[in-house]
Amino acid sequence: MARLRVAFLGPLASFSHQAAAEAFGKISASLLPQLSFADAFVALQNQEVDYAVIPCENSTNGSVVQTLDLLADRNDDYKDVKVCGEYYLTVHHCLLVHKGSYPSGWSGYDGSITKLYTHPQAWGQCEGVLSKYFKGVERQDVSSTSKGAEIVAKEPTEKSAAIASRFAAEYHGVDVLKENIEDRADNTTRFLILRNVLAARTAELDLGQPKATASDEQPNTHKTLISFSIDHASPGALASALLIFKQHGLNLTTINTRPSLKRAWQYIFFVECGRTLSEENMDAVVNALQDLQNVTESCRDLGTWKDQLSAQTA
Ligand SMILES: O=C(O)C(=O)C[C@]1(C(=O)O)C=C[C@@H](O)C=C1
Repeated sequence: MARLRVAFLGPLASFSHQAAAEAFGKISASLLPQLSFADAFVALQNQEVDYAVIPCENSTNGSVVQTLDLLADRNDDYKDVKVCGEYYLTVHHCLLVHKGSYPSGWSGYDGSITKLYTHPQAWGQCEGVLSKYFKGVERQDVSSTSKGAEIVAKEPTEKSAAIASRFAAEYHGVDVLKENIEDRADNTTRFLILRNVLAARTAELDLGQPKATASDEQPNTHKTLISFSIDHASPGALASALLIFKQHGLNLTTINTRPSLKRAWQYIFFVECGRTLSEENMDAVVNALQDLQNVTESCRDLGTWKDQLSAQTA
């Protein structure tokens, strides 16, 4: 079989690269950097890649709304893309500066940095250091943390810094001025592993797809992501939709919303639910979706995959 192709947000040395390398570490896969999350979705829908590894949530800063907007798929651009796995990456951020620009390091730092670069998700993970030492300093969003490090590497005269990983510092040849600048030591980003459901070869790889466990095996906990929209004018429409999850033994774990972009103040709901797989509940998701069709305007199964947190504690 030809090598599997895995898309991630580039350039090389982004956190997404790290997550893709670790998640597919045991498999011989080609890791392919993309300019944006949208480019990764397009490549996956067009079957130019087999998988995409995309951040969806951070333990400090919450949901990655760009990813939710792509999963919302308002124009049916990514109708064959589904979640088939997840990967948790501990994220340690560093403050990176042009090589040699601060020879005495953080202890001799004189407050002269005038511009900071990073991915929008990273600001909210480092607010403590930013508000203490970089109050009023211009912040520029860039396409990834690694892109920020690349810019700083190319700007010899600017007093700029990037927030990115140590791995990015080594890759782009910049200095680490201060490390572990994240607010919480347990700062973790959850990545979704996406596949194109029409690509037969991705169905063969076991990333934790649902199957009944033999009686001597540890029971598997699986997560499912479902999106739906409702008639907001109908009292109880949301309550009726959520009740269906309970009726099918699907334990709600998170609910996210994004604007429907059809009418103001109307939403697409993303519900994640879990179940411990058994022969009896193998069809729970199919049945729940059937019932959801009666109480929602639209609903979509965005995939089922093995819960990696419960797999660690089992
Ligand atoms: O910018 C990167 O390096 C990414 O891979 C993106 C991303 C994200 O969007 O959450 C990944 C992990 C960190 O939370 C910060 C940024």
